Amino acid sequence: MSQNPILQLQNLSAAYGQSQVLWDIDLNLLPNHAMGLIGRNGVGKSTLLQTIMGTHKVHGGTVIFDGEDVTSLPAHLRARAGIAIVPQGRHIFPHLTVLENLETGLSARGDRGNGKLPEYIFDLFPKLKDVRSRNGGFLSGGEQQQLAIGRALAGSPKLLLLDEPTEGIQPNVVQQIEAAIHTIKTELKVSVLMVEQRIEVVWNIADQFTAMQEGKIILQDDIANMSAEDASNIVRI
Ligand SMILES: Nc1ncnc2c1ncn2[C@@H]1O[C@H](COP(=O)(O)OP(=O)(O)OP(=O)(O)O)[C@@H](O)[C@H]1O
Repeated sequence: MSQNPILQLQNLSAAYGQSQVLWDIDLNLLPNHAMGLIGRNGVGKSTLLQTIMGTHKVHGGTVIFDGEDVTSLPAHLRARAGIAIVPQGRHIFPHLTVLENLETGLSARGDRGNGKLPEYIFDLFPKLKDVRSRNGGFLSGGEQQQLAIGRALAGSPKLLLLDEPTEGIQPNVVQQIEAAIHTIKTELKVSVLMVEQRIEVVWNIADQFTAMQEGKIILQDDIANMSAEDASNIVRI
């Protein structure tokens, strides 16, 4: 029996003022799947994630999450429904401790949380437990990324939107982030839609990819159907 998508985008468009940047976006993401969003700088990948989260206004079309039309819901109600985002650049709070940063994520699901951080955050990122009393600003780039992902997971989302999770991260730490995203999908059963410039990362952990060019989708397929090299050549045309 086929599964219902956790996320369905239908004919979605977005604009900055008079300038339209997304056109006719159709996308289906299945539960417990990971999809990589690839394309050159400026093609609209971040805008697409923000439009799904509700932090950027939908210009036209529909966002259906977990069977509900959330197109007109503000971001905090989409968060309550179970969408979480880790923004590009991480945006952790440098003057709050690691624990305080994580606790800011608890409010996302409203009264569904019991005020306690889920233990799986520290199972996933044991280092965060070691540095829990340190200010976020003192962490390395990789640790800050773990913190940003952990904060998003604090609200027990069903869908995690990741905007360039390996950007600015040392190559040896990229593998740890990859492993964490794999665990988030397979063990925590959270669906993942990730923008990622390192195409090999997408090929290591995603099930599908969506390639964008100039605000439109030009190709969507299972990872298994195409090599990373071929996909890379297509999006760089
Ligand atoms: N706040 C803004 N105001 C006006 N235009 C914007 C704004 N943010 C982005 N844009 C424009 O919208 C288009 C899509 O940008 P977006 O950041 O979504 O692309 P991207 O694929 O995520 O690129 P990158 O990989 O560089 O983040 C670009 O032309 C960009 O210049």
